[in-house]
Amino acid sequence: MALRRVTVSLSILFQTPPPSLYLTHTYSLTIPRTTPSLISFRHSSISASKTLTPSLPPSEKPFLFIPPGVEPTQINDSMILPFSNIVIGPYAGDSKIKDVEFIKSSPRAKDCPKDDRPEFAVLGRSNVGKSSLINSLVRKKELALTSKKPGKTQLINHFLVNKKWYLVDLPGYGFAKASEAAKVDWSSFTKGYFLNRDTLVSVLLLIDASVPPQRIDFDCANWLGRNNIPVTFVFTKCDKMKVSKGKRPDENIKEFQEIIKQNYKQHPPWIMTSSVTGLGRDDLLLHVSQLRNYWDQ
Ligand SMILES: Nc1nc2c(ncn2[C@@H]2O[C@H](COP(=O)(O)OP(=O)(O)OP(=O)(O)O)[C@@H](O)[C@H]2O)c(=O)[nH]1
Ligand SMILES: [Mg+2]
Repeated sequence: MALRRVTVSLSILFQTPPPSLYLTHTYSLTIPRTTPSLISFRHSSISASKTLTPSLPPSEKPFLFIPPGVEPTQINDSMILPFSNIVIGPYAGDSKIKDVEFIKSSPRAKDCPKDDRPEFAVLGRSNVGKSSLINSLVRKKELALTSKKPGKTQLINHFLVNKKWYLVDLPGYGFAKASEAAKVDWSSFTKGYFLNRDTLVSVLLLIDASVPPQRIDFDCANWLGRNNIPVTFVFTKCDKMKVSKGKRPDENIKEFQEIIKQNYKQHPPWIMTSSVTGLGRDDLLLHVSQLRNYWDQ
């Protein structure tokens, strides 16, 4: 059967938590030449575009992440990273990754590298995409081992970036289906690592945007908040667009934010990412650079 493919682009303004963003969704429309009644309509991609709002109304500013050195009254749209609530300030700097090396795997916090370099811990439910995000950030396919099966990462893995700072891959939490051997004792692990790691600049808490918000992620976010551990919400798998079943990533994210708003006085930074398309990669690194440079002072 002869097929003719037509591509249609739609621009949709989603009312995501501020800043409101335009997302361009591309749909491919396939029309069979002989039986036009068998037209198929499929979502094929999502691409980023800058916010089109000329300036943010003051009511939206409380939900932005405003870094040190920025006056709320100075903020304009060009300072906000796309697909995020993150304002970029004067501490943002060179965010290129020139080299990365695996340093060690540690079973407990006290076995972790002992030096003064700042670190960012990648945390989240098992299978959320922690190891994949690390590989995407450092542009190496198999630096951190990934798997479809939950429970792949079992130890605290330190990766040294540009000889200056660490990215830390952690075991996932909350996987009902994993074998006993693959489960981590989270109560002792969390106390040991998160509460005693003086060089921890921020947790990057990964949330799977392709599924509805999960109780266990709120519990984790709230535990970090109660213990004053800085956190950035990194939404993963934003490339997975489900048109026929379930909600879209931006809808799941909005739901997550609404609940988080009730528990945090100041909204933590958040950003949408995909390890498949690279969405948010450079922006997340820029955000990390401003946190790191401020910490380094
Ligand atoms: N579509 C899509 N799939 C992803 C993305 N990130 C990860 N995955 C897939 O999700 C699965 C789990 O990825 P991992 O990176 O191993 O997840 P993890 O959080 O490190 O898992 P544990 O180490 O078991 O806790 C793999 O099959 C990845 O290919 C993404 O951005 N988009
Ligand atoms: Mg992993």
